[in-house]
Parts: sequence; structure tokens; C-alpha cells
Amino acid sequence: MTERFTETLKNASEPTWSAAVGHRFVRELHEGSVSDRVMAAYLVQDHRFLDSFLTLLGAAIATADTFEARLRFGRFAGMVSGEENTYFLRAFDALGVTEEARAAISDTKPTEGFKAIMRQAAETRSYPAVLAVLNVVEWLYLDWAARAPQPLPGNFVHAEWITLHDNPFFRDFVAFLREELDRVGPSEEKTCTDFFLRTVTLERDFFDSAFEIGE
Ligand SMILES: Cc1ncc(CO)c(N)n1
Repeated sequence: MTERFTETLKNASEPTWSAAVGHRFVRELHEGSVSDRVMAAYLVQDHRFLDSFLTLLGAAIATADTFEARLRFGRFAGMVSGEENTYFLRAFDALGVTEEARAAISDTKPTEGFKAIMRQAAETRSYPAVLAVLNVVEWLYLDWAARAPQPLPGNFVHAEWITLHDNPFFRDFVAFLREELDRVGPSEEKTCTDFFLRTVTLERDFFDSAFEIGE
């Protein structure tokens, strides 16, 4: 049997993929020891990531070639706009990060990079390019979240950040994203590889930057 397209992309992204999934941030999150400063620095940036991410989901809805796929993206966008956004607001409250404080913080380089690559993927109007970025940002997160040891940390800010990325709905969505990219990606292999590899690097840099500003 030939290797799945998505597996080939992931292998091509090594060792960066594993550096992201095994990052110090992930290790500390798993044991519940991320400091509040680092967690706040990370979540402030990630809430901005979420905004661009919704734009990309919109592009997926617009470019998908089947009704079934559009429905799945629509349901996922609903979860992100509801449950996930609410998590951020509760976490900011718990960490004492006010709206004013958030507004005064500038985008880090990796946040700018994510905004740019998601906009660029959306502008291609190419479903495979959009899928390449979506695959990294969701599959890489499932990969580290699924490795969390039990029991999860007692602090909901840590525990829910893990369960948001490792639950049956999220697993199904990642399985769907991979099947879609396996199906349509090989016809635009070069574009997909370019977007995939650049996004994996951004994921690693995004974790790094939480420590650069939070420590
Ligand atoms: C940086 C980053 N990558 C992936 C995800 C998962 O959607 C996230 N929330 N943030």
C-alpha cells in the first residue's frame, strides 16, 4: 500500500513537527505547570490566531467541492465561535487579563506569520491549499493533546486546553481533514507541501514565543 499523502507531508516536516509536539510548553501543560504569565502570553496571541483561523474556515466553506464537506466545516466553525471562544474569555478572567491589557499587547512574529499564511491560503481560492494549513493546525494539536497523561491537570485553564483538542468531535474532524487532503492534495502537491511545511514551522515558533514574552 502506498503511503497516505498526509503522512508523506508530516514526515517531510520532521524534525520540526516533533519539536512542536514535544515542546516545553506541551510538557508543562500536560503536567499543569505552565506559569500564569506564560499561559496568558500564549492565550492572548492564540485568541488572535482564532480570528484568522475563522477566516480560513470560511475559505474552506467557500472552496470545498462537496456539500458534505461544507456542512462539516460549518459545524466546526460553530464550535470554535461558541465553546472555544468562551474558553478564552473564562481563561482571561481566571488569569486576570483584562480586555484593555489584551488590546495593549502587540502581535508576535509567529502570530503575524499565522495571520499572513492563513490569509494567503484563503486568497489562493484553492481547496487543497486551505486544507494543507488546516491539517497542520488541527492535526498537530490533536497529536500533542492525545499524548496527555491522565489525570489531567486540576486547573481548568490547562485541562480544557487539552480536552478542546482531544475529544471525539475533534478527532473526527481531524480524520475528515486528512481524508480530504489525501483525496484532493496530490493534484497540487507542490502548493500543499509549501503551505504545510511553513505552517509546521510557525507552530513550533508560536510555542517558543510564549516563553520569550511570558518569562
Ligand atoms: C497556534 C495554534 N495552532 C493550532 C491551534 C488549534 O486550532 C491553535 N488553537 N493555535
